[in-house]
Amino acid sequence: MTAGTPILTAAQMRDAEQALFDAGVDDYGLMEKAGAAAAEIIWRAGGHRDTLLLCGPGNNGGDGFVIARLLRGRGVPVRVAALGTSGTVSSRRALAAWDGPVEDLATAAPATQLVDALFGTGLSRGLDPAVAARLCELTGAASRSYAIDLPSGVETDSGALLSAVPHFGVCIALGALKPAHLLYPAADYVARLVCADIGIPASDRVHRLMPPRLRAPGAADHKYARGLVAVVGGAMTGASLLAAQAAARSGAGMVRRLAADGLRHGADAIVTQDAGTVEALGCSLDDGRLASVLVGPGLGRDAVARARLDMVLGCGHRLVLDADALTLIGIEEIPDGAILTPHEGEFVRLFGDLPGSKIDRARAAAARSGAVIIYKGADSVIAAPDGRVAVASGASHWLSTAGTGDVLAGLVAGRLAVTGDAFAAAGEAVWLHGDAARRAGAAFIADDLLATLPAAIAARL
Ligand SMILES: NC(=O)C1=CN([C@@H]2O[C@H](COP(=O)(O)OP(=O)(O)OC[C@H]3O[C@@H](n4cnc5c(N)ncnc54)[C@H](O)[C@@H]3O)[C@@H](O)[C@H]2O)[C@@H](O)CC1
Ligand SMILES: [K+]
Repeated sequence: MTAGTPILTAAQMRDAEQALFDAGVDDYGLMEKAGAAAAEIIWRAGGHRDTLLLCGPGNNGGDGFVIARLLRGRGVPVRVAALGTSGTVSSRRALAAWDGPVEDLATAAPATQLVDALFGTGLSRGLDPAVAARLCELTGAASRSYAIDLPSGVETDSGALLSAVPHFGVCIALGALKPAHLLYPAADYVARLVCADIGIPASDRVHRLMPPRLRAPGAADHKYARGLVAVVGGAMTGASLLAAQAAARSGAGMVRRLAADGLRHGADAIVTQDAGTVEALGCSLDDGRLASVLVGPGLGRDAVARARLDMVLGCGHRLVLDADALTLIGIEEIPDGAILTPHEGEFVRLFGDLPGSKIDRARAAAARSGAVIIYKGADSVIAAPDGRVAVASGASHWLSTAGTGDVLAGLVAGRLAVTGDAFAAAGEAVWLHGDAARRAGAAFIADDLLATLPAAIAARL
């Protein structure tokens, strides 16, 4: 999987900064660098628009004083309103270098541009209600708004809102993304996210999901070389049909639907095998050419479904477990190397109420189960047992409709058959699913994603 922008927690960010300082980087120099990067972004977008900087008592506020000074140096009419007394060495230095007046946050008048440098990664509790209300009021009154590093009031590591947070036009993340930039609810409060490079070394563990690079078939490829997928059917035909059709459009070479009902619907390219009995299912799975097997969509939850799941769990192929399979299975039964696609309810049922952020929970579940976890939602977190994590955020909210999970599961199985790499396949599938939804526009149904998938794939070749 292509590595995207790194995501660091508040503590990891402090460690990374400390490592730079230990290596001889100047503390205040880093603040100047961060402030300069943010000022450049604001200047390019806003030019000479009048600007109000809100500066807090810590280093986030210090960034704000640097930004104010640099914008004013370019002729921007800038005012500064401060909250509390600058308490860090660097922020005091940044304040001293600002040679304009400092207004009271409680009485400052609004401006066309609002820059929130109240709190960043050091926020430890919600803002005082009067301060949060002032932030919302001044941000709402501005036609352009910027959050420096983070919107003040969001919890860096979890994306929770600790107090009322206004909607910002742009958030300028400093040095690395933080979980709150991608996790909900915080992610909903920023329309556009940019990350300014200030020389923080990249971590190789947790990233934002990047657009994948896919490979087109070569001259020597044939349907089995490109990956044979089996989709196990069950009580509800539609779900396995959707999944099979998505797998067939994932780049895999061939898809078989191992149907419980013997009915042949869907694309003619999909082979329907009559696997209504557990024995027949076993025979169908007894094929060394199978590169992946998907079970769960439309499987059912009764004893028959359980028997079909048992047969799949014992088949020895690479597995994708979705939907009903996630309700039927226990953690100890999950085969190493499988891919699981739980939404919130399925995740909690399977792994319990794990502590920490969605990233922490996904990572713990992957380590515990030995499987790649796609913890689905408006923010989807993909975690591997070795600790790698990719976070996809900003998926179309129109995806919250019946059957889109079946399409995703089919895509995951398809990409797993193509690549044989569970973590990469999970990332590719989540990306393609999101892009297919973007292309489908508004009010689509899950079937419509099947039509937009080929274009989503073509865009990544
Ligand atoms: N260390 C550095 O030189 C750099 C720091 N950077 C900036 O520094 C920020 C982190 O700075 P800090 O660690 O100083 O933290 P913050 O500036 O986010 O704020 C911490 C201060 O606010 C207080 N506080 C926390 N929650 C509060 C609340 N609800 N109400 C009132 N006071 C509250 C804390 O006790 C502390 O004094 C980053 O987000 C980033 O903007 C960047 O400029 C990169 C360089
Ligand atoms: K801020």
